[in-house]
Amino acid sequence: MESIVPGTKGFRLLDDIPFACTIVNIMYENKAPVAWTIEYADDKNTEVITDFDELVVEIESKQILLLGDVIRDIAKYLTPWENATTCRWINRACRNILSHPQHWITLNLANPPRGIRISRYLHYIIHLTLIEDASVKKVLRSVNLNGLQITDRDVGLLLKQCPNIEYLGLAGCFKLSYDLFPTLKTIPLTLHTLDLYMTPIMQWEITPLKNTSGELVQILPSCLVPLRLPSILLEAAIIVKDEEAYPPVWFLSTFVLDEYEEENMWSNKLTFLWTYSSLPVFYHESNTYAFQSPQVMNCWLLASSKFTKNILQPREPKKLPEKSVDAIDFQAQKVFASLNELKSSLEAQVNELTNAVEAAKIEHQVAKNEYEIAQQRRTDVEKQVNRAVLALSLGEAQVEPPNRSGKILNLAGDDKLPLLPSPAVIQDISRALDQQYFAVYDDFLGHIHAMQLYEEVVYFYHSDQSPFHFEQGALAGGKTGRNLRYEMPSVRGDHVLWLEGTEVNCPISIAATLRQLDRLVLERLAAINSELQRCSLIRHRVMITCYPGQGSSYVKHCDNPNGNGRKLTAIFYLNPQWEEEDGGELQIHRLDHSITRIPPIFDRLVLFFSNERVPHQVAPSYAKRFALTVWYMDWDEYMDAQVFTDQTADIHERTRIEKEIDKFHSQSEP
Ligand SMILES: O=C(O)CCC(=O)C(=O)O
Ligand SMILES: [Fe+2]
Repeated sequence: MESIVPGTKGFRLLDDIPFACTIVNIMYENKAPVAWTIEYADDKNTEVITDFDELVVEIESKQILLLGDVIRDIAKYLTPWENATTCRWINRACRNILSHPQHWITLNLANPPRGIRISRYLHYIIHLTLIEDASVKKVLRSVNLNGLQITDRDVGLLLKQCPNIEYLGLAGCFKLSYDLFPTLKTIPLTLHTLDLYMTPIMQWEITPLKNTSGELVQILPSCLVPLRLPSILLEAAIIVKDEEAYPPVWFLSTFVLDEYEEENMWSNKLTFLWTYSSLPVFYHESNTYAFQSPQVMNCWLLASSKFTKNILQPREPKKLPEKSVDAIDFQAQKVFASLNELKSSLEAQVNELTNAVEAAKIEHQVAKNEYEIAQQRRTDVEKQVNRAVLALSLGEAQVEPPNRSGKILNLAGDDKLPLLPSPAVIQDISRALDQQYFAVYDDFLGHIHAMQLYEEVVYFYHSDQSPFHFEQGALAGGKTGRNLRYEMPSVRGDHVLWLEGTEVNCPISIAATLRQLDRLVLERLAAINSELQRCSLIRHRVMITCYPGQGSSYVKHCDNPNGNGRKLTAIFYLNPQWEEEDGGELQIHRLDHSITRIPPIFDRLVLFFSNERVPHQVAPSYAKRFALTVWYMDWDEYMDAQVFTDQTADIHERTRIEKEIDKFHSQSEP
């Protein structure tokens, strides 16, 4: 205040209106000024002022400071130390502004008295008029509000009103919340650094906060410092400023002090720490933070002065190394790349396996086809083998069908045989077969031949000396004739004798009759009948039957219900004294449901197709009824029936036959 001497120009603020004045006199008491006499410029009135703070002085450079107001208003909120230092800073800063207008002001404010609304306090300071039209808010670049009961709203307000703040220190401002960061994002910031040492912001993102220049705001976090500590726990957060790293590498060092430890021991530790950190350190005690000891206080002062020195120096806006972000990206990219690689390799594996599956499918199909072809070939070969075996057993010289149907053989002895029917009659027979599936031809052998045969047959039947013996006619036998056979006289009442015709003791009349039948059927009929023409016919051995009378019969049936190979049935009757009351007629069931009754009269030949087109039965016979039955087989069908009746088919057939037996039983029971 030495510069304030009589003659100094000044202003007096009355209701915030400055009135220009000049100091005309100063009264001293013990060398301290106690009263000023001033003269107003406009009305030349004089006034004695005893309150130094009311004085507005004009300093050499003609800039005006309201120092008294500043000191008075701020000082009451300051700690003694802050009072001392802060006022000095302001003072110094203001002077700097005067001489170097590009310089900026730092405010370091802390620990206002209780009950003071912080917003009013801030408001006052930042609107403090320093020079004509330059307010604090325009030159305020760095603010320390350490320890103030400041809220997010206050911070927001401050930053909004002071658009040039580059450094904001909020160490120990416990009312701040995690809302601070969303708030900051809504404000245009010039901030370079937000200092949050020891400020318990519980949640915040490391999401970069950018200022209006697009630079990342460096946040010096302390939110991770646990604050709820036992009373003797002392904490320090150490930031090691690594210019290369972002976010700043920082370390938290927590050490618990033994309650009985010498006080200066831990203060030594702190001093040690602070040389690296320049941090304020607070001692936790029932939720208030204060300096604990002179040593700590000294440390604080030391740290503060370092700190202050740092922040008072204008700094180049820090370019945050993007390298670290790159590093994170790089990591992420590495992970992505490895995942992509994995994906590709898995895809490749899937493709490989898919191809393998496809290839296997094709191979499977090829193998299946080959298997089927092989099976077919096996079946064909089997067929050949079986045919050969069968042909052998039948006395056939070859496996192929005996292609002799329709071929006139003119065998030795044929000339001794009876005359065959005329071609016209044979035509009639063929036509009858075509139209009604059966034909009747009488006087087939002629009386003499037929009688010879009859006598032989009767002899066989009655004589004990006969080399051949009749047996009960059997039923079924299935497609092959080898399956389940059974005898049931109520169903089939005849006695039968099977002969090849070539047996040593076989009478000539039988062989002759067979030859005569073959000449008719195989050589003549098969030559002109279109249905027979299509087959390779062979004759089966002969079946001589005798229905013994007493109502013996054969129920309605078909000779070839199942493709057993029988094509044409030929029955030659040998009953010379047949009377109507003897019954025993062959009854053919026609498709129109009518029944043709054919008495079994002597020398009568009946021909009919053996399959389901001609169901027939033998009516009860009351006299002995002899007949000779021959089946002409369709070679192919017969072979197939013999060769290709497999086991399963046999079992089915057997079941069917068993059912048939049951049915016959129920039919024949009275
Ligand atoms: O002798 C008959 O008239 C017919 C016999 C018969 O149908 C047969 O044995 O299958
Ligand atoms: Fe029959």
